[in-house]
Amino acid sequence: MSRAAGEFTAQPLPSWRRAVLKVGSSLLAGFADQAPGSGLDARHATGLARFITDARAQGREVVLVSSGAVAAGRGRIAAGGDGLVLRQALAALGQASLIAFWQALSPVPVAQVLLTHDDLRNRRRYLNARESLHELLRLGALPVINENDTVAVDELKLGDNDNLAAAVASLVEADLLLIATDIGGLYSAHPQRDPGARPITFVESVTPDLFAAASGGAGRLGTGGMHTKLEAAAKAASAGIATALFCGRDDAVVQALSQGVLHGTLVAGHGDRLRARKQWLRHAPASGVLFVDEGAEGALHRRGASLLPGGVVTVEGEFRRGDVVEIRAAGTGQPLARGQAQYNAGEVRRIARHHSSEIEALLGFRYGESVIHRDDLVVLHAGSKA
Ligand SMILES: Nc1ncnc2c1ncn2[C@@H]1O[C@H](COP(=O)(O)OP(=O)(O)O)[C@@H](O)[C@H]1O
Ligand SMILES: N[C@@H](CCC(=O)OP(=O)(O)O)C(=O)O
Repeated sequence: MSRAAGEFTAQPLPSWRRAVLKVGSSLLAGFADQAPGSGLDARHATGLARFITDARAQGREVVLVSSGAVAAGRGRIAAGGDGLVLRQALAALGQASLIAFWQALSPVPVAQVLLTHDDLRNRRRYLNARESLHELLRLGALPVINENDTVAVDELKLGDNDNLAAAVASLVEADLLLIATDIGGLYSAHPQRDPGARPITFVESVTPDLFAAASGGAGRLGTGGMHTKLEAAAKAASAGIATALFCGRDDAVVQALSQGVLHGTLVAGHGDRLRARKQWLRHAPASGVLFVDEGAEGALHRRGASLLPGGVVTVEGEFRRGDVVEIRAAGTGQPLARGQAQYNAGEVRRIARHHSSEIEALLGFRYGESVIHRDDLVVLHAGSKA
């Protein structure tokens, strides 16, 4: 039995400036009337691509996380079965078609980004991915992300694109995670198996009984069903990001999103995104200490400025780019702030006391003008613990 998106009453979509939109295989392939072996089908993707274009026209940014490589691969080569290695091969066969598919629907250049769990766990690669994505957005491109299926197995794998989308939402500091799927939203039980299943329009926090309701498994093409969508929503929520689950097969639902109206399930974010990140910075273990002069101390405290190399007097410990470090006053040793270093300890030693314009000459490269960017920094006020 099919359940209509109309069961989900309209509610305002939280205001957003940057969103991650996740589109599942169920929206791109596997329709009953689709020609066998035809790969991807644009019937629903067209509306989703229009939503992205409308959002851009409204001055917003969208990062797309798209499944469908395996389905596209099946359209290119006749292969039965569903083993892991076969799926990896099919993903490799289909990935280029998947990108070409989105490019055909997008007025702006699309950029392929393939990620694994390992890339996001490794701080240096995490920062590199973050910077590349920010640069792509700045250039006006549409990043289209998928898991790098050919290399990702077991512990390397995020496992499903719902969880990948949540990780990407944190990575690019999105305000909203949009998950388009083939059903109206979250139901209190498996909607195709339990006629008594009720639509759930708002979730304040993701609880174990919600996971139990969503444990019924995925559709024919999908990987994780509602369970992984809830996992993703819970991860996004803990980073302060709200998640909207909606039916990407319903054109009216997709169009309403552009008007700021959601017919689907909204999972609230906990607190605000920036607060969640600053909270993390406050408590993450520090790998080193930067002692700074009074000029830098004043700039951090009065203006919430970035920490520039000129203000760094000495460096204690060994840390890598992306590690959390403590900032202390060189004179008194008092903890002033904590943040994620843009350069490793050896590099900071070399650029300390120098003007930002000299970084490139000193190191032969440059990640940015600051040692710690103000977005990656939390100032500790007198009396707060380091
Ligand atoms: N409680 C639930 N509410 C909504 N859908 C559920 C629930 N439990 C299981 N599902 C299944 O999850 C499917 C969506 O997940 P999935 O097939 O993985 O799609 P996608 O390809 O979009 O990721 C639905 O079509 C439905 O069959
Ligand atoms: N990386 C795989 C998709 C894995 C996945 O999570 O699929 P889905 O549940 O449809 O979002 C592919 O591109 O086919």
